Amino acid sequence: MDIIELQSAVRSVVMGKDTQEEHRIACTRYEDGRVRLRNPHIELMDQDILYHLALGSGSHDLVEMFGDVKFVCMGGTPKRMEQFADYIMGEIGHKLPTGTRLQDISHYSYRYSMYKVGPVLSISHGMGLPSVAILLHEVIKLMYHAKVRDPIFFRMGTSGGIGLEGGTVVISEQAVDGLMRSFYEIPVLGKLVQRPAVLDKKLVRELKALHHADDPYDTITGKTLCTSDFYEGQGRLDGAFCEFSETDKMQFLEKLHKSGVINMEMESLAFAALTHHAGIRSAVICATIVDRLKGDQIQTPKEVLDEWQERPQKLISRYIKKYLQTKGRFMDSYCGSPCVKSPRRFKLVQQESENYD
Ligand SMILES: O=P(O)(O)O[C@H]1O[C@H](CO)[C@@H](O)[C@H]1O
Ligand SMILES: O=c1cc[nH]c(=O)[nH]1
Repeated sequence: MDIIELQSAVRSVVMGKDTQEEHRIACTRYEDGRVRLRNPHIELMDQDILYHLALGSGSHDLVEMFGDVKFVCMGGTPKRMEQFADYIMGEIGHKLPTGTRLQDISHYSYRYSMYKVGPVLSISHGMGLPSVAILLHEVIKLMYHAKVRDPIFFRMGTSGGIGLEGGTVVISEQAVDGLMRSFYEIPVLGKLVQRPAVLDKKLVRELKALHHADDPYDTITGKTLCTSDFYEGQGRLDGAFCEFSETDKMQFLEKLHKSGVINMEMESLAFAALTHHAGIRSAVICATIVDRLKGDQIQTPKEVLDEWQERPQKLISRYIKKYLQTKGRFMDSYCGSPCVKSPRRFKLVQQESENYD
């Protein structure tokens, strides 16, 4: 056992596993909670162009534009994220200046859409791991340039459920790939790099606790399979190609189910891994839109799908409102590290949330 492992073992006994994780996350950031980049090159650059967001550190005052962000919410489609921005605006009582309306800040990238509602950013990430990974690189850099403190990232999505009624809300405890590995693997300079896909356990519990007894659907936690494909990768029989039988498919789904996987989608692995690598707390919340034990095609009417998609948004909105109502104390007392308990930072967090009362 080397010194780092020894320190880690001592910490996990003294602090408990959750607190140890919180400490690690806090220490990845600067002492005042700002996001720190694990890239020595960025600060040597004259300016940093966030190409796919149509923003840049030279062309925009990113601190002025984004310095008050606390929550970054992502989901697949521009429409969903525009609707969420509208919805959260009503929920937190944020007012736009008279005569203005919500603008897609990244409109001229023609890639992603981004809306800002007070402390909330609502951004579309497209489909699949590469799309969400590119966006995360740029949004994490945006957090750094804007000097955002302790942001929390959410993915609000749709997914295929395994043995779950359509419309069930799943909060992911862990993301795994098609080989049941819990890391995001990419080739870098000809070598495979693996980044652990870790989601914040405490955030999972806090979100689960915000389910209301009278919600007409279940909110459950479990493992999420993240694939690189919607068809063969998720064991569907209805793609353009299929070289396995229905029995093979069912065996695969049963095996997943036995190992605790309850839903499948296509972004959670990179979302968990890249936020974790940046020391950012994150959660993935998806509604199931089909029970894969019963079929492959999405046959549910559009209006019903739209209502199901709103369920993760409601849960996240409850979290954001609770956070803001308790003036930042709700979650920001989470770290045992003196760095994030500094009175100065706590005051800043308080001031920040007072702006949204
Ligand atoms: O509903 P969203 O968030 O777009 O995500 C899910 O839907 C897409 C497939 O239809 C994939 O991107 C999958 O992850
Ligand atoms: O089955 C599904 C449904 C939504 N998203 C997926 O990735 N798979």
